[in-house]
Amino acid sequence: MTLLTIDALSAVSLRDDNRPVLSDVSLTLEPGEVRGLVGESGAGKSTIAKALLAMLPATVKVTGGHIRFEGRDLLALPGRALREIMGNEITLIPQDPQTALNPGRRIEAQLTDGLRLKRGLSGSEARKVALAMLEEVYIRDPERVMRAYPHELSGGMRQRVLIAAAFAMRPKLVVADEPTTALDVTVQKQILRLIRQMQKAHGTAVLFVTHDLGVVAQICDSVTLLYAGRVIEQGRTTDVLTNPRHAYTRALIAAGPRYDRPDAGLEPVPDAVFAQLRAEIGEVSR
Ligand SMILES: Nc1ncnc2c1ncn2[C@@H]1O[C@H](COP(=O)(O)OP(=O)(O)OP(=O)(O)O)[C@@H](O)[C@H]1O
Repeated sequence: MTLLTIDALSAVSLRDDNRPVLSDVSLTLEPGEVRGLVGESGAGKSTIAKALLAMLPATVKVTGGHIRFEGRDLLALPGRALREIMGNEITLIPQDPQTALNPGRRIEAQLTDGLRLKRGLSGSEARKVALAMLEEVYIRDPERVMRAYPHELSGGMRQRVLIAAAFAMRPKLVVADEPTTALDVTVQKQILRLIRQMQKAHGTAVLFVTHDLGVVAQICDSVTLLYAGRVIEQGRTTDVLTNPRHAYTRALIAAGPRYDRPDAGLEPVPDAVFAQLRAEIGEVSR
C-alpha cells in the first residue's frame, strides 16, 4: 500500500493577497522510499513539508486536494488524531540543529520525552532506547552526550542527536527539511550518509527537502521538482537526471548541483527557460 499520497494539493498565501503557493501538487511515497523535493527558494517545498506535518502557518490556506497517509486524510483528521501521528508515525529532521534543540534541557530529557509520551516506554526503557539510538548514529560516548546540553555539542553532533530522535520513534515517514544546509561540507556528507543508512536499516520512507540536485543524485530514489508551487517534473532519480524531459530540469542539471548559488560560478539557468516556465504556468512576472 502506498504510504503517502498527496493529491492535487493547492494552497494560497493570505499574507500575500491570496497568491497561489501550491497549485495542483501530486506526489506519492512508497514505504521505504526516499523522495527528493527540489526547487529554488519560494518553490513551495517547505509548504508541502509543513502541510504534511500539520504545521502550516495560519496565513497559508489549503484550497484543494488531499494528503493521505496510509489512507487517512491528514487534512480532515481531528486535532487529537493528528497529534498521535505527528512526532510518532511522521517525524522531522529539522534544518537547523542549533535552534531545534531546547538549549536549557539535557539531551537525555529531549531524547526520552517522545519515547515516554508517544511510544509509552518507561523511563528506564526510554533511556536504553535513547542510548542505543545515539550509538546507531555513531556518537562515541553516548552516556556523556546524554548528560550534555546542546551548546556543549558541535553542529554535526547536534544533527546526529536530532536524527537519532527522529528515528527513535520508529516512524513510517521522516521529513528531512534541508538537514545539511547549516553544516560545513565535510559534515554534510557524513550526515547524508547517516540518514541514508538509518532509513535503510529501519525501512523508513523519507521526504528529503533540498535545493541541491547533487544531494538528490546521492541519496534519493525518486525526485519531485517544483517551480512556483507546481510540479515541473518527477520520476525515478536516475530517469530524471539522465533523461530530463523539461527544459528547466535540463538547465538545472547543467547549472550544477548548487544551482541556487549563482555565486559558485556555475552556469545560471537561461532566461529563456524561465520565460518558457512562466508561459506554461501563466505567470505574469517571476
Ligand atoms: N508564513 C507564511 N504565510 C504566508 N505565506 C507564506 C508563508 N511562508 C511562505 N509563504 C509563501 O509561500 C511561498 C512558498 O514558500 P516555501 O517556504 O514553501 O518555499 P520553499 O521552496 O520552501 O523555499 P525556501 O527554500 O526558501 O524555504 C512563498 O512564495 C511565500 O510567499
